[in-house]
Amino acid sequence: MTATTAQSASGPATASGGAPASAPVVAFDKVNKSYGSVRAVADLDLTLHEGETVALLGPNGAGKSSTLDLLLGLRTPDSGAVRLFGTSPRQAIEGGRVGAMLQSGGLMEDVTVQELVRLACDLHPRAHPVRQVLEQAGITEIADRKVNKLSGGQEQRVRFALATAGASDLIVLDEPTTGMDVSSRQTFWAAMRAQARQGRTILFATHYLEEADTIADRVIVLHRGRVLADGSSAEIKAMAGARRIAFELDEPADEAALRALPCLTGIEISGRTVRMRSSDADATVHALYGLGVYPRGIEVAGLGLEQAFLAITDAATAEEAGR
Ligand SMILES: Nc1ncnc2c1ncn2[C@@H]1O[C@H](COP(=O)(O)OP(=O)(O)OP(=O)(O)O)[C@@H](O)[C@H]1O
Repeated sequence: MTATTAQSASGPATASGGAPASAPVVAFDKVNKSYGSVRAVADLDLTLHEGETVALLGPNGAGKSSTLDLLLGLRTPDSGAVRLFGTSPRQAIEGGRVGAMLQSGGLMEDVTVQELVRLACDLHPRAHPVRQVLEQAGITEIADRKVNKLSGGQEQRVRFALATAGASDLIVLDEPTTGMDVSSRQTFWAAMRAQARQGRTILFATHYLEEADTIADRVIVLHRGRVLADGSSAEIKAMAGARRIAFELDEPADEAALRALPCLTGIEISGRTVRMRSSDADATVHALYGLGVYPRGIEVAGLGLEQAFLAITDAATAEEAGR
């Protein structure tokens, strides 16, 4: 990464504003961004490679949108450098290498869907035919409708069409499925998968953890502008280093004894039903039997991505509070 960053600092290496083929798709090098006293992005290092589908997760205010804005050159870092394909975000965008779908960003209102998509195609150096863009985004049927008459979910599809108007190498999506119903979401992700199969790099911020789990081959968890975890969904679950234990007791639980079990990182007792989170399920279950109780239907399982996400971000919050 250091080599390509140094190389690209001297400017575009090809006529199209490109850079050496070896440059990472995205490279954040110690990037900082604050708004007044709020540090939105803190010493962020991030490298994305060609063909990856990456989910950006994080609680509200973690810095996801700020990171995407910096990536797209919509905001300037206070310090550090952002490079796309070894060039500046602006060069990459002007070269048609990036398609983006942002959270808000008003759409032109007094035009039809088709007119708006045609405009995006006209502006893209490597545009697809308008009909194909409409079709891929599932908006052929509403092509003649005025943009200001669309529902929230339809607007999102139009934004998706604008992001995929041409053969961009990187597609950036900020919470793309917000406002979409279940079937629109499925259609949307099917279209996104088709883009990924064509070798495009996809980066999307989301609050829907099941989307990250099923769509992304890499998950990055942000917290207070820093990367807390970075790996495959399975690796993130393992990183949380915890297992779920659930069982029923014959008699109402002795809460104090259960809460004192070793390696517990969380416990929920509801009558005779007990659910726990443990950093060492073997040790916890062994000690549980030592209490002389008879747990029925005992289940030990790994955490889902959502629970792993909560475990990781809760632990970071607790650590910060304890400092
Ligand atoms: N224009 C701004 N002015 C002041 N503070 C801002 C601005 N934009 C973002 N922030 C603050 O920066 C931090 C990061 O915000 P950001 O929108 O990047 O987070 P996010 O992870 O996208 O959040 P969400 O999931 O809620 O969309 C938050 O504390 C937010 O309040």
